[in-house]
Amino acid sequence: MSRKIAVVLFNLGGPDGQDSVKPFLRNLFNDPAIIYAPWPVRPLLAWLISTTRGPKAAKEYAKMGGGSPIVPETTRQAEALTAALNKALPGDEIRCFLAMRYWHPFTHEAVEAVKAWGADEIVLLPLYPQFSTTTTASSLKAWRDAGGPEGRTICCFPRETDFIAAHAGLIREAWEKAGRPQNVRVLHSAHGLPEVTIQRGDPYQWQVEETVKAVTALLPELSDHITCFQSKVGPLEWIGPSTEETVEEAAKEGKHIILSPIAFVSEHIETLVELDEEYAELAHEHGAAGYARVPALGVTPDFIKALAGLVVSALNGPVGLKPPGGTPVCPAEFGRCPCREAVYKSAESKPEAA
Ligand SMILES: C=CC1=C(C)c2cc3[nH]c(cc4nc(cc5[nH]c(cc1n2)c(C)c5CCC(=O)O)C(CCC(=O)O)=C4C)c(C)c3C=C
Ligand SMILES: [Fe+2]
Ligand SMILES: [Fe+2]
Repeated sequence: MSRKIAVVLFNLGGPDGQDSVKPFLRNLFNDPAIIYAPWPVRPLLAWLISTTRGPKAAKEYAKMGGGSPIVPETTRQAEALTAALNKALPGDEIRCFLAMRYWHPFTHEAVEAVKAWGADEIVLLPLYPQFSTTTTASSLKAWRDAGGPEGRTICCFPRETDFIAAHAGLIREAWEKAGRPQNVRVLHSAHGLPEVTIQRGDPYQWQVEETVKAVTALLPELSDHITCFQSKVGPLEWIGPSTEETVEEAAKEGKHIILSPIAFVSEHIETLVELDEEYAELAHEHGAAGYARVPALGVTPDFIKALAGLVVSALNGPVGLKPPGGTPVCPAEFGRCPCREAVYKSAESKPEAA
């Protein structure tokens, strides 16, 4: 019998014009997953930060036509994924819905749309390959808080085979396009996080390293590599090394830099402004032999294949949170990752270490 399958794609969202930069930032900094301060300190801080940061951020969004390309990019991914799922699941009716965390289409709008459509099956697919409490968990909480029905939920996919092949393929293409230089260092740049978030058991940094290990294993000619973290915000200590210092160091060594955004699945302000403008300039200033930025995954066929595979495998598994392959991804010290929790729940026993 034909099923109506809703696939909900979660992402951060971004301002759709100059007027929405400040309210977007206010929503972001008012998220308790981002700023741990209690009410009413957090909303006050969110107002203060969005007011002071707004004008500079608006100028950067103006360079991209006024707003963020994240929704158009995610829409293209949704179309490509729908086409792939139509092939993989003939006879079923597939529809992808966008659920953005801090701007339209908001997660609560997606909940209404999915309910109105009357889906038989729901797959929740956060477009964050590496789980973080600040992204994946925050999005899934927004879904639940808005009355979103429980679905088959994909926790994270930091080592998924086609996802890894997509990254490796794009890095190799960038290297070939640059004329296959020899003196290369690959910089895998991920969005950073405050140290305190990791200390509380967030597995994001560990999962980013797992992705880098798997990608590097497919690129033996490009073994000189490093993982670094970008986009620091605020006065707290963030995990490092920073992408900025890593670019500078590689440039001073006269390296040909290949910079790959390893935790972003689409282009947006952090790739188009920070990586393409600020760090490209830094690399040239400090004498890099070259600087090539690897495109974000977008609709790269291997990436869409990865997403389709995750959806199909989630549909074959139990309702609830599902780590890829049904086995936990993270070691026990990362207690904030629900992939462990999900498996133990389904086994109806919890080992002491979890
Ligand atoms: C892996 C993905 C991301 C993590 C982890 C993450 C954590 C995180 N982000 C901020 C603050 C900002 N992020 C901003 C933009 C932004 N962040 C991500 C992804 C992750 N963030 C994306 C995809 C985007 C782009 C959105 C778009 O416009 O399309 C911004 C806004 C831009 C700016 O003013 O710099 C802020 C602010 C924190 C504090 C944080 C973890 C605590
Ligand atoms: Fe961010
Ligand atoms: Fe996990």
